[in-house]
Amino acid sequence: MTEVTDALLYLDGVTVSFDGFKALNTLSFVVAPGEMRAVIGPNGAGKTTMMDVITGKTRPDQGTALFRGSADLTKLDEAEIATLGIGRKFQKPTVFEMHSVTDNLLLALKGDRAPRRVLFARETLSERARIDEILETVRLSAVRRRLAGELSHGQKQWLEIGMLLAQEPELLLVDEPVAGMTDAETADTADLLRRINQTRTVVVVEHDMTFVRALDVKVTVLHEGSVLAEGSLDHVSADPRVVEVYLGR
Ligand SMILES: Nc1ncnc2c1ncn2[C@@H]1O[C@H](COP(=O)(O)OP(=O)(O)OP(=O)(O)O)[C@@H](O)[C@H]1O
Repeated sequence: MTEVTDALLYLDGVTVSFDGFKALNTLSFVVAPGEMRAVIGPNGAGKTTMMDVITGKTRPDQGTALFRGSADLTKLDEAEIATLGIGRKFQKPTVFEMHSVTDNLLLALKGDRAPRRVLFARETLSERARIDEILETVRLSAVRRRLAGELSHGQKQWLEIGMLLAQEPELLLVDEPVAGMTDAETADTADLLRRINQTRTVVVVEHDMTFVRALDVKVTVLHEGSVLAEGSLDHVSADPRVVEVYLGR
């Protein structure tokens, strides 16, 4: 199929209704290859529903959703979309608490959720090199042998981001990564996403404005299932409609 857009992610006219209520209402959202985009908006604005459409969890009633200009996300299932190169990190970390940091990454590399089978086989040299690289990226090298259950909340979130990186996604969707983090962890997470963004495209949903400012990227404000404003954080913050529905609250 020929590419109809240069965008990595292209949503246009996407509508999702739940019993007549439009969680997304003719939403347009376009992300260029290599971009990092922050998505903000009040509770119920449709942020999660948008992520669900991108990952194939929710089917839109109407609209276009393309990845790399040709893959129709409305026709693929969640596993196919993950294989295409879209990875998602949910808000709550779901690491294997009883396994070490390294073993969690090994499990993610193998793409196998059966710890006994994977860990019995141990890792190959190339897997070990890749694990070292990911540990470096997510700054967990010093705690690599610790059980994941012993990590701080922030470290668990970084481990889970590392597990996502193991799958080599071209596009990472990250849902409220800094909720519950300390200020220092929040600043480190902004640095981490900026490092990741050097080689991958990132869409991050977050309510924490200090974090969004630290990312220093284009911001999309969702409201009632549509884009209310888009641009730099300073630009959208100066928009009276954004202040009224979100920032002023
Ligand atoms: N499965 C569902 N059935 C019915 N209504 C739903 C369903 N999923 C979402 N909604 C509604 O759709 C609207 C958008 O929800 P969504 O979770 O996408 O918003 P959000 O921007 O992610 O909010 P939050 O910041 O609270 O996570 C909400 O009013 C929600 O109640």
